[in-house]
Amino acid sequence: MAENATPDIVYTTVDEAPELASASLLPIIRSFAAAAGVTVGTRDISLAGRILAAFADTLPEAQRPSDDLAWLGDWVKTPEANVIKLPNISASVPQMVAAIRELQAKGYALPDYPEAPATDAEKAARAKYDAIKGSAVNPVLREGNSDRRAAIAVKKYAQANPHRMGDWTAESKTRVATMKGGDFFANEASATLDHAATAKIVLETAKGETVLKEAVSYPAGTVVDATFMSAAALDRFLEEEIAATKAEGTLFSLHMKATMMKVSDPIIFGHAVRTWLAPVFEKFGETLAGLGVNPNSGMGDLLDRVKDQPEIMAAIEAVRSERPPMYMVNSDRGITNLHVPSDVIIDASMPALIRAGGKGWGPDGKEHDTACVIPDSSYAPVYDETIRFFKEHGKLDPATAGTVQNIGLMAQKAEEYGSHPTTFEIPEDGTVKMILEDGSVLHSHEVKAGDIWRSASARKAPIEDWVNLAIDRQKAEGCRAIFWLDSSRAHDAELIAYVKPILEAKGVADKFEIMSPRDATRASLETITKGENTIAITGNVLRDYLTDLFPILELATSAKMLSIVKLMQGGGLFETGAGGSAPKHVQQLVEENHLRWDSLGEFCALGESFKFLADQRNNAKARVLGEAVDVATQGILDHDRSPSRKVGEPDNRDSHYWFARYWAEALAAQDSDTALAEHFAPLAKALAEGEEAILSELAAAQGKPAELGGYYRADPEKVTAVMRPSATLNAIIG
Ligand SMILES: NC(=O)C1=CN([C@@H]2O[C@H](COP(=O)(O)OP(=O)(O)OC[C@H]3O[C@@H](n4cnc5c(N)ncnc54)[C@H](OP(=O)(O)O)[C@@H]3O)[C@@H](O)[C@H]2O)C=CC1
Ligand SMILES: O=C(O)CCC(=O)C(=O)O
Ligand SMILES: [Mg+2]
Repeated sequence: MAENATPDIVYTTVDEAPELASASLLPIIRSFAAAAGVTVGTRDISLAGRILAAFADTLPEAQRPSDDLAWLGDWVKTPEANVIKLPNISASVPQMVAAIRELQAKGYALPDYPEAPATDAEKAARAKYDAIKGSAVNPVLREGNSDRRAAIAVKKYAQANPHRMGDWTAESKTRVATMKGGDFFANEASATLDHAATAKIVLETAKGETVLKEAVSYPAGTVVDATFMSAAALDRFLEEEIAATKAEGTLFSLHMKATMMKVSDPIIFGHAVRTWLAPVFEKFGETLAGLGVNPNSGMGDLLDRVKDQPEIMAAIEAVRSERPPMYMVNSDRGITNLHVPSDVIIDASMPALIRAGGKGWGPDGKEHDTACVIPDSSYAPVYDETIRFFKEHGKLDPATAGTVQNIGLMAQKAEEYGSHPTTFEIPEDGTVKMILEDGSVLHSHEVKAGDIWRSASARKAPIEDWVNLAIDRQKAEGCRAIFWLDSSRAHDAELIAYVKPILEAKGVADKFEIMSPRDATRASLETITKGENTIAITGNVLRDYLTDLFPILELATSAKMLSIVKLMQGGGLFETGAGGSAPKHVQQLVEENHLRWDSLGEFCALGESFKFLADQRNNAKARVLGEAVDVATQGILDHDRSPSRKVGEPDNRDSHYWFARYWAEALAAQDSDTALAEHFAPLAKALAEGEEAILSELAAAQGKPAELGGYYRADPEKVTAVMRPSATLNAIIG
């Protein structure tokens, strides 16, 4: 919940593993920062916090939270903003339902999630929940473009301590399957507006005109796209790929992003569930509908609703014996690829599979070659080319590989990730038109019922800022720099028309290449295989995909990335890592009180945030803190103090002890601020002297189940007890 005064730095309250880590790390950060007069506040962007904020008006005073996301959304548009943003849940419907149930059980009178809203009250509740669904935080906070890279120390550490990677062979049957037509890529139209405009989106059918969206406003210079995915082409493709997978004897897997593409991709996911279970839907369609089955929510929800219907369960079993084996999210728990839409997130799932040498987990708990079905072909070539490259050359060697950094166009809901309010599942055959206020038709598509039509846009100021950021980064790095833009794709052609003149005007056109995603993938892999570095300058979706793909290949995880968002109004947003909230880590903590979450991303973000504060407010003490954080982070790497994956070995809490110690030692050792040095000298000494006691108290906590008092809204006292089990350390930190 929001504190009143605006702090110097906001550290976000989130969900799952990173939030558990915060219970241990944040007290250390606050205590150290306070010594330098720097305040670190919190704002709650957790799923539970956002749900409560949305229904604040209906909750009694004592339960009423502030709307912290709205507050942050305003703050990031000011030059004062300085936010350390940890990953939060981008909720699928099943996660949302679980969070609502937990909050209801905790005494919050929230309405149920209305699956099929009928009354006005249900429709209003559904609209509020839908606004929270999916990736609802990042687009609000990201008022700037993205700069993600491995800090030099992190990259050097990865080269000196290369992670294990599965072998790739030319014989691997793993492949990417993507649509050859009828998809978003094939149907895309794009135009740059030479004046500010307002567009109405309508569907014209035999019966007349339906307004899908009344008025969308665009400033001059906006690149406006429109496209659609043909439902018939999608279903045909899915059927063919299920059959092809069966013939090849590989695992069937679907990869998309239902969280960020929260309107279009759950529908695509639903098509896959329906196609997979086609015989069941044909025979029991009405019963399933009566039971409230919505394929978009996944097989897990479906199975839950039909578990007492033996006939349907038998039909599902019969289908399973006919189908190829499915790629599993968790084979121990029987969670398949099609269980929950949010479980398979392409940015994490494809790199993990590629890192494993093209292997996915099958229902038998063993690794197998896998058919990777990525319906839309806009970005599938990146994974296809990566797989082809490794089949030809063998796996990447992280000991010698260079690095791929990313500069991503992201600000102001750029591109597909901002398209949700203008995405529609078409109710009837007809023509979708985007009509400007002067009556001219900007884009027009013939569509059929069930097609998924969407419009995305990218504004001029963010595009120019992105190109300039790329110029700055290339100058700083002096390495190869490639704009991943396909001149044959409608949207990319409009962006190229922005990029080229800026590069020429600045006299740096010779420093940059422009290549299609497929060619850029190959060029980048060739570059890093030679031990050299390159910058991938991409749109928003590829920003997301590549900042997991390359870090996972180079460093084993994207959690260690530096992720800076230079806010366009002058503030700073420091994201921690490039990964998510690692639900599996919470499971492990609850079962055996071991948290394998690595806070290196938090350490990197913290150092940047303090140094930014120093520049922004001319605060010399903040600089001393920030530089000492960097020394501590280096210490964590040099001495191998990152968490282990195994119970009984040092975990997240141990790494925080070491971080505090190295940080205190660095502050005590520096000579630019003697008051700080004097303050931290006894603290460093106490931490060193307490080492044995602290480590044994931390070790003693592990090995038995941990009680958190909740999942989406854990009990803060219980979490503190679990995450701060060392009385000795707690006494020193205060
Ligand atoms: N910026 C944001 O807010 C983001 C949020 N998300 C959200 O996070 C949730 C989970 O997403 P998911 O796709 O499972 O991806 P995650 O990145 O959470 O997890 C994938 C795997 O990556 C590894 N991992 C990630 N972070 C760390 C870390 N700090 N330390 C050690 N290992 C790490 C873990 O591997 P292992 O299990 O092998 O230890 C983990 O299981 C979803 O709700 C998603 O929407 C996702 C991406 C970004
Ligand atoms: O907002 C989200 O759901 C995920 C964000 C993400 O994966 C990223 O930015 O890398
Ligand atoms: Mg991502």
